[in-house]
Amino acid sequence: MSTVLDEIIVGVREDLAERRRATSAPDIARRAQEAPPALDALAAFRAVGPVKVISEVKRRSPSKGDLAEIPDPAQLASAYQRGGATAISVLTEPRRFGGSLDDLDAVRAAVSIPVLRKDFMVEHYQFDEARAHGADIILLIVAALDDAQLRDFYQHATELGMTALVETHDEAEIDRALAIGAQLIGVNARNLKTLEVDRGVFARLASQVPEDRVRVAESGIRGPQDVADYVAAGADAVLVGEALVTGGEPAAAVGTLIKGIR
Ligand SMILES: O=C(O)c1ccccc1NCC(=O)[C@H](O)[C@H](O)COP(=O)(O)O
Repeated sequence: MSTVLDEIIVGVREDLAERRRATSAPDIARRAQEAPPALDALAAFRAVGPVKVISEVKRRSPSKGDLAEIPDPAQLASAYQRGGATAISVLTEPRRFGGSLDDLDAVRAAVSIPVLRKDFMVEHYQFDEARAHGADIILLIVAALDDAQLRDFYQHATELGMTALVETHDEAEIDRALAIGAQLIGVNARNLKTLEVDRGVFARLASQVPEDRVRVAESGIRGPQDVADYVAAGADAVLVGEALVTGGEPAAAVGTLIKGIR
């Protein structure tokens, strides 16, 4: 039986085939090489200081439907940066999340901090595309990739100068992330096959990730108490979407998560 993740990837592949007809693979690879160098995201996450927040530009989702209109993603991302975000996550998948590469361009132009292209990466083309559009970080979802793809994509992202956020959801996926040498490891509270959210997953898995890696707790964060709980369980960074796009003034919302004001 196909899962939510499988269904998303069917659409991702269809859209990708269309973009490839408009811009050839050699062309996008050339544009990736010509782009200004990627920012050092790992250095940003490893800097001394409070918990790092990756703030997401998220219009809608398979689990929650419409979340926010976001007519001006550049303005939202600038506010996130003002509020103290360490990086901006831009969902570029159009069908289920209402995102686009135009959003990535707009955010890249608006902020000076690392930008994550958050999408479902299944072909080299998307990595070149991410770099060509200014991404510094890309997402590798372990559940969506076999070991050969994981290793190959990790290497390709690294060769392009980008940092891979390697996303896991269980013990076996952490082992697979560690086997490719992942430095930035996400633990998603959301099971992408069923959409169930279990904030306890991070606390269960965190000790399996060596302390020299950057541990990112992803999804389901409702406010400062959840961030504090994740930090207590070993998180260096959190990735937050819904709570920020629905939480009122975005700069203040990010600041509240970092400072723990209730
Ligand atoms: O958000 C979803 O419903 C979703 C469903 C299937 C695949 C991915 C999905 N979300 C992508 C994300 O990783 C989240 O947007 C991100 O972690 C932030 O989550 P949240 O703070 O819960 O909005």
